[in-house]
Amino acid sequence: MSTLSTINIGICGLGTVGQGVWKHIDSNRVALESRLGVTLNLARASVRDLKKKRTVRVSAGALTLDPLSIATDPSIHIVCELIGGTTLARQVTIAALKAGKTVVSANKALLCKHGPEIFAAARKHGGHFFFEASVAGGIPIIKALREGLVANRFKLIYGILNGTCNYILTRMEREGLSYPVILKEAKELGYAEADEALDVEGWDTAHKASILAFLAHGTWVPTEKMLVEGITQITQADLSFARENGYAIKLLAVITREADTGEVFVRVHPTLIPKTKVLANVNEVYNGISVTGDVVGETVYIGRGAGQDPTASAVISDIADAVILLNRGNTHLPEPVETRASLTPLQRITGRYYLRLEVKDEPGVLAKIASATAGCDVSISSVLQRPSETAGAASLILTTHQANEKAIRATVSRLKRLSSVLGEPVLIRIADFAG
Ligand SMILES: NC(=O)C1=CN([C@@H]2O[C@H](COP(=O)(O)OP(=O)(O)OC[C@H]3O[C@@H](n4cnc5c(N)ncnc54)[C@H](O)[C@@H]3O)[C@@H](O)[C@H]2O)C=CC1
Ligand SMILES: N[C@@H](CC=O)C(=O)O
Ligand code: NA
Repeated sequence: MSTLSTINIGICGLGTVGQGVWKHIDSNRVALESRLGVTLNLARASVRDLKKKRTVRVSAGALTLDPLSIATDPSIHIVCELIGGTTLARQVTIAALKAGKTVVSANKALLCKHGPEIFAAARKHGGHFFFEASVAGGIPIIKALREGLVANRFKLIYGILNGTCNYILTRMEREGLSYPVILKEAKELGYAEADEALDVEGWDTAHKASILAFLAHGTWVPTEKMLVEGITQITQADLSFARENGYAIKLLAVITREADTGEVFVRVHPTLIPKTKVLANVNEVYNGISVTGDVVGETVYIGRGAGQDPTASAVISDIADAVILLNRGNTHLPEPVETRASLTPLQRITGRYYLRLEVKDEPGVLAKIASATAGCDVSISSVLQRPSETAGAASLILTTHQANEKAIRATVSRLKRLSSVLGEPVLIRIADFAG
C-alpha cells in the first residue's frame, strides 16, 4: 500500500467552524504534521460569497462557489462538510462518499436524518465518514463510545448536549435576563445554529441524542419517536424555584435501554437536577455527558460544546484519524451493528414532575386542580403559591410523586381545559434518574 506524503483537504462551508478548522490547522501545523507524518494541504474551500471578509487567509484560487466540485475533485483526499442543513450538505456528502473519499462532518441534523444512507454509501464505495464534531463539540464523546467503551452495554446516557441552551439558562439564572436577549449573544459568539429554533426548541439536542443512541444501541431513533421539549417556556419563576430548592435547570437528553426487554427510549426536556450532581454545575457553553456502561460503571465528560475553537478541535481530530486510515490502511474502527430496537412505551417512562400553572386567584381552584391530577392517577407531593405578574391571577407550582409520562401528559391536557387555568402549564421533569 502506497502512503501519501501530502494530504489534500477540501473545506465545504467556510463559516464559524470552517474558518476555525482552517485557522487551527495553520497555527498548529508543525505539531500536527510531525504527529501524523504528512503535509496537510488546505487545498480548496467552498463559500457562498467570494468577496466576503474572513478571519483566515485563503488564496483566491482556492475558493469556489461550488462545494460539489470539491466533493468530486480527484485530487482531494478529505472533504469536510461544514455547510450545515440537510439538502446541499447531503448532496456534497453522498457525492464525496460515492467518489470513495473520506468525509468529515459536524452536521448532526444531516446524520440524524440520513445516517443509514450515509453509512451505506461509505461502505459501498470504500469511503469513510467521521463525525466527532457532531455531538458535544470538543468533547471526544464519539471516540469514547465507539472505542474507549467498546466493552460495554449502556443502560443510561444523559447529558447537556446543546451549548446555546446551556449558555442561555446559565445567564438567565445568574443575571435575571430573558432568553431572547441572551440568544442574540449566543448567535454572535457562533454557538447557535443558523436556524436558532433548532437549539431552543430542543431539536439540535434531539439530533445529537439520536447519534448517541445509534452508537450505543445500533438503532436509529427518529426525532418523531422521541419526546422533545425545548427551553422557550422556562422563566425566572422556574429558575427561582430551582435555586431555592437546591436544583439547577438544564436541557437534558436522556437515552435509556431496558436490560430485560432491550427497549430504548430517547427524550429531550428541561430537567431539574439536584445541585449535588456534577451536571447541575456544568455551565455556560459547556456540555456534560454521563455514560453508564455495564462494565465500566458511570463515566462523565465535560467540555465546551459549541463555538469555533472546540468544534474545530473535534473536526481536526477526525482529519487526523482520516489521515491514519488513508496511510495505514483500514484500521476498522468498531462500528455499531444496525438493529431495530423497540421503543419503551410511555407508561414505563416514569419520574417526578414539576408543574407551574397560572391560575385565577379565586376560591376552589386548588380543589379543581387536585381533582384533575387525581383523575389521571398523578399524586401531588407539594404545592406552592406565588404572586403572578397578571392581575387577578396566581402562580401555582406543584411537584408530583412518581408518575408515568402517559399520566402526566393526560394531566396537563386536563388542566389546560379547566377554566381556572390560564395559559400553557409549564412541565419540567425532576431528575431522579441522575445517579
Ligand atoms: N457553530 C458551532 O458551534 C457548531 C456547529 N456545528 C455544525 O457545523 C456546521 C457548520 O456550522 P457553522 O460553521 O456554525 O455555520 P455557519 O453558518 O457559520 O457556516 C456555514 C457556511 O456554509 C456556507 N454555505 C451555506 N450555503 C452554501 C452554499 N450553497 N455553497 C457554499 N457554501 C455555503 C455559508 O456561507 C457559511 O459560511 C453545521 O452543520 C453546524 O450544525 C457543529 C458543532 C458546533
Ligand atoms: N448550536 C449548537 C452547536 C454545536 O453543536 C449548540 O449550541 O450546541
Ligand atoms: Na464531540
